Amino acid sequence: NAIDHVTGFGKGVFGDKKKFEIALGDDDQYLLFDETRGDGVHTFDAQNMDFYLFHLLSILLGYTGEEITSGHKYFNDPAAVDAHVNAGKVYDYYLETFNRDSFDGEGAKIISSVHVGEAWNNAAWNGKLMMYGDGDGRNFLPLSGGLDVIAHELTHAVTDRTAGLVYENESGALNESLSDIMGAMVDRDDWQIGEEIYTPDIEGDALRSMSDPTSVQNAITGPYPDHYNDRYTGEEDNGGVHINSSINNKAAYLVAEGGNHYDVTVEGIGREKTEQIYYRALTKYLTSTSDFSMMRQAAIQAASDLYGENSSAVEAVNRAYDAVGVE
Ligand SMILES: Cc1cccc(C(=O)O)c1OC(=O)C1CC1
Ligand SMILES: [Ca+2]
Ligand SMILES: [Zn+2]
Repeated sequence: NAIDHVTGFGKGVFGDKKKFEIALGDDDQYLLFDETRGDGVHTFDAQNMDFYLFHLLSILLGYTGEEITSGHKYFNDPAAVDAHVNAGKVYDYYLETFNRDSFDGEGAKIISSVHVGEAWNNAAWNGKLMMYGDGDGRNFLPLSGGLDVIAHELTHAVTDRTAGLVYENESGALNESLSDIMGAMVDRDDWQIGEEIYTPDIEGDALRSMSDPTSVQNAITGPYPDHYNDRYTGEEDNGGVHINSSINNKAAYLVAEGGNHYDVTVEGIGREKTEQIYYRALTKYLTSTSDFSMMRQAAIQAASDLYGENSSAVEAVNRAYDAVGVE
């Protein structure tokens, strides 16, 4: 029912003024529908419905939450404004960097639902749409305020449509790591994940760190590992998908930035080549049951395809996986 697109205005989670694409609905109300990207970037309000009920209604009935309308072009829902603007940025990143049109490569509509649950400290891609909690104000601010969070969630959708990495144990840790890698590539000025919306009262911390995983404590097992020998082998967190992801995150960081890690020196090749290597590995070589060793082979093959088998890129990939102890 969106018949045109116009420019909307609003403030994000951090009070920053933003302009974005909206559409005129059929009852002279404006909608948070961006009709300029693929088949649309549409943002809805779950109105604090219980997150599990919302998830079920979304999966079973295609429920998205309620349309967010405004009688004028100003929208005063910061979490919705950021979900909308950041989803557009991630759409643009995938199109401009990899020539991928939305998460399915064919312009699939990107649906975001904000205000899911009560003070829900989570964000998720549920197979159909992106769900964002408002956070409890202490552990998290509204999660759509983090650009790397949106890129992380939308990359879960890309992974589901490509490698399909099973969300447990090593394949699950790779699923998580690819989402963190693309999150850090879109939110390009740091190698931290979730830093903008995590623990507002604590400066400088993050949900996860790719540059130094051990600098952040995780709730389950303590420090995140930065070497394969320190991987988590328990049952929690689907076999540590948010824990062991840090091993591959460190490798990707070393490929891009270089460094010396456990006495292995890596010459970095920069973010531009690194994002191309991991995208190609994800979309051409990884499969649903790929493990860390197969991740190393996929990255070597991708780097070789793109930059030559004797390139500094292939050398950097080999050294980075040596450094984190992945054969
Ligand atoms: C906050 C949160 C909790 C549980 C799962 C995820 C998940 O999407 O895996 C999650 O979101 C993130 O990790 C994004 C990157 C900050
Ligand atoms: Ca970040
Ligand atoms: Zn994730």
